[in-house]
Order: sequence, then structure tokens, then C-alpha cells
Amino acid sequence: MINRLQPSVTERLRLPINRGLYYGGSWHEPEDGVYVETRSPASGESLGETAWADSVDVDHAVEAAREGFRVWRETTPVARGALLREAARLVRQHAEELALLDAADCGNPIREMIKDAEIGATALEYFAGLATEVKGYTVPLGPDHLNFTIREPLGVIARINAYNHPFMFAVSRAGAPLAAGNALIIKSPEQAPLSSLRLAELIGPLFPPGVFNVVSGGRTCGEALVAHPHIAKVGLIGSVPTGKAILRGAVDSMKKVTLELGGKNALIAYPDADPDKVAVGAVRGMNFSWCGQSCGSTSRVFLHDSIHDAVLDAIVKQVKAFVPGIPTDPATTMGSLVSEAQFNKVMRFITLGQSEGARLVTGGNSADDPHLGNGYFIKPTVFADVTPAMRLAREEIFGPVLSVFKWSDEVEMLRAVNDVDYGLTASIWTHDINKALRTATQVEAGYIWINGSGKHFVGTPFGGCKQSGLGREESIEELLDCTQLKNVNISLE
Ligand SMILES: NC(=O)c1ccc[n+]([C@@H]2O[C@H](COP(=O)([O-])OP(=O)(O)OC[C@H]3O[C@@H](n4cnc5c(N)ncnc54)[C@H](O)[C@@H]3O)[C@@H](O)[C@H]2O)c1
Repeated sequence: MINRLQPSVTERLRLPINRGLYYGGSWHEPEDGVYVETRSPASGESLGETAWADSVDVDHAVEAAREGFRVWRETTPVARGALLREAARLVRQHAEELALLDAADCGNPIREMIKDAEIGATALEYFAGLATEVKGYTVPLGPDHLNFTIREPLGVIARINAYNHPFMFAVSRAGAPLAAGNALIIKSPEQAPLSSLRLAELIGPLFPPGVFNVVSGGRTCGEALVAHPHIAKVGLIGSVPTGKAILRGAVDSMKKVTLELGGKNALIAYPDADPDKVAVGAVRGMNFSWCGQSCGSTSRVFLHDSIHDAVLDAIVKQVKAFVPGIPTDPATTMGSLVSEAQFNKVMRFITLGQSEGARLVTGGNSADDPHLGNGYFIKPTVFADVTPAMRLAREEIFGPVLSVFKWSDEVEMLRAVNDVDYGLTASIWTHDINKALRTATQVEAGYIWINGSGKHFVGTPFGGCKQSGLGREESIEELLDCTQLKNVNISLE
């Protein structure tokens, strides 16, 4: 059945046994009995069906989570932290099988996805350590009062996830809500639901029933979570249109919303930068391994005229290292797009870029290997002579397409960098510290690398400006955002 994924994968791929909805500490059938097939985007082969939750199922999951919350909020922070550390241990222990599931289900190569286990487990440990830092403070009001604040959990938090790192998002974004004493409902991405189910099998039973819940489904399931009056906060990792829909949907119940959305991120190279290092940064920042399907991808590269040709040549040489292949094969350096819809969207942008007058330097078509004929593979693609007005330069493609701009006037370049609706990441390359820091203050982005790209650092606030999102995660801000302050005044008169 799944032999084409990679010869030995049939033995190694451990599909989740449970395909239903995990809430209240056990597995449930969806009320209306609907299951939807999930297929490998690399081979077209079926990976079986998973439950498709609707609003009635969401009601059940929320009820179970409210029960879980009653127990969990009374659990000491140290005990919560201990369970999160145990969850981290299990994620590491099962790293290969979780990564294989994602490779098969979302098309990203196993050699990269295995790193997601370490990222997710480290996030759990980080928030486990912060569980005792959910502190209030005292407010001086003079001799007649003792006034203090208590920081309390919110209740039930829903996390709605995108498809590009399914189990890493499920794991890493569980840490803050649970450390702060909330119950959690994770909604898996419809394109790749399997690893979230396996995660529920592995770590769900660690927690009191109703504390850690996983539901699979599509937009209706997400909408029901957002509209539910007993969900206190929704965190989304997804696209800008979904973020806007969630903001609208959260109005009636006035819930908190955190949005980690898309990007059209700039890399800026100054004349003094080393062309080879810039090229390494540009290629790494573009995340070609998972076909550029990353919110933080530096998909717009602004090269100073004086180093433009040298960097472009080096980029073109380096992207040749990314050869589309079967994602479950450990040798594969670049996987497939997640779906036919995403493949078609990327191909439309490639055609559009050419018609807008950008110069296609390499790639631009699907993989040559006939063994990949059933999958959604596109070669790493680089456009040069891109100008700021082109749609290629302005819209998030979420595919392996890098746009290179040539600049000579710094003011004009910075205007072009900021003249997009997005503002997630930026990468600045220069040895001039003043220039680097001045540019960092001028670029409209939430997460900036100087002489680097791509990497996230545990404990540093990640999130976007403008339409790239609301709120900051991967840091203490994420933890505090899962809490609310209560003020208590004791009269001493
Ligand atoms: N900023 C970040 O950290 C980050 C990380 C990864 C991906 N992303 C972004 O995610 C996008 C790609 O992922 P995608 O295509 O899965 O995004 P998407 O917005 O289509 O879907 C994301 C999730 O939202 C759910 N959803 C869709 N419509 C909804 C609605 N109206 N109400 C509630 N839930 C709804 C989906 O079922 C899915 O689980 C890109 O734009 C990418 O930049 C952002």
C-alpha cells in the first residue's frame, strides 16, 4: 500500500491505530460518522482515513476540556512541569516515527522533520521550567491596603495548526497553555492529521482526562472552536485570510486570539557582505527542503548592485543541492508540496512571474524523475530582475520560489522591503554594525537576523508585525498570554 514512499518504509511507518477524536482521555467516533481519507502528497498513496469533527464533536471536546481544566488548574505548577518533561521525553523517544508520519503525510523530508522532535521537546521543557513563573505582584497603596495580583489560567485554549510542521506545532504550542494551567484542544491540519493523532496516543494518557485533547477536521471544525463560548483563547498558525476569519469569529465571545500568519520576508545584503555567506543565508532562509513552505522563509532577496551577480551565481549553484525526492527516504534533500492545490498555486505564480517580466534563472518546473510522477514536486526556483510592483514580489507563494532584487539606493530599497502587507522576519547582511542596527530598526518585521537566517532561538519572542500576526510566541510572552490577571485588595483599616 505505501511501498512507493520508500522501500523500507512499510516496516518503519507506524500509522496511528486510533483515527477518531481524542478528548476526555479516550477516543471517540465523530457524531455523524464522517471520516476523510488522507493521502501522501509525494506518492498519491492512501494513508487511511481520519475523523472529521463538526460543531457537535467540538461541543463534546470542549465539555471534556472544561472538566480537565477543573483538575489541572488545581495541579501544582511543579507537577504540571514534570508531566510536560515526561511528554518531551516521549516525543524524543518517538522522534523517528513522528517524523516519518509527517514525511509521509505532508511531504517534507524525514531528515529535516526529525529535527522537529527536538524543537518540540525543547519547547515543552522550556515551558515546564516556566510553570512556576506564572506570578502576580504587589501594588503599593499606602498603609491601609495590601494589594496584589494573581495570574490565573484562562480555561480551555484551542490551538489550530498549519500543515507544514504538523507534530512540531502540536507539541511546541502545547507547552505554554498547559504549563500555565489551561486545558488544551489541538486541531490538526486537514492535509496532514496523522502525527497529531499519534501524539495523542503517546502523550494524551499522561495528563488527567480532558487536559490534552486532539480533534481532526477542516474549516468547520476550526470555526466551531473559534465560535465556542467556553473556549477562552484561540491560537492559530495559518494564513492571513484564516487569521482574519478567526478575529471576526472570536468577536461574539470576546476571546483572546494569537495569530502566527504568513510572510513575504526580505533578506537585505549590503555591498560589504561576503557573497558566498549571503548566498548560504539566502538558500538556508528559503527552506527549500520543505519547498519553501515556511512562514519565515526569506523569499525576497535584495542584493546590492556591486555583489548581485556573485551572490546570484552562488545561490544558483547551491540550490542544485536540493533535488526533489521521496520524503520518507533519509537521503532526500527536498520533499513535495503538500497538495495538488498548493502545487497548482505555486505553478501559477511561476507562470505569472515570467509574464510580469521577471527572469527565471533556474527551476520553474516539476521534477524530472519519472518515479515522482504521482507527487507534487517542483524544482527549486529562482527569479532575478524582480521589481517591487510585481505580484511575485508582494504575495506569499508558500512554495520553493526565491525572488532576487537588485538595489543601489538604500532609501528606495528599504521602502520596497517595507512596502508589503506582511512583516514577519528579515535577514540583514553587513559587517557594519551601525548599518546593521539602523536597518534592524527600520525594517517592519517582528523577528530579525543579522548575518543569519532561518533559525529560531528558544525563549526569544517570535511573531509578526502588520498582517503577519498578533502576539508573540516561543517565549515568556506566549506563557503570559495564556493567563489573565486578577487584582485583590485587602483593607487593613
Ligand atoms: N507565522 C507562523 O509561525 C506560521 C508558521 C507556519 C505557517 N504559517 C502560515 O500558514 C499558512 C499555510 O498553512 P495552511 O495553508 O494550512 O493555512 P490555513 O490558514 O489554510 O489553515 C490553517 C489552519 O486553520 C484552519 N482553518 C481554516 N479556515 C478556518 C476558519 N475560518 N476558522 C478556523 N480555522 C480555520 C485549517 O483547518 C488549518 O487547521 C501560510 O500562510 C504560512 O505562512 C505561519
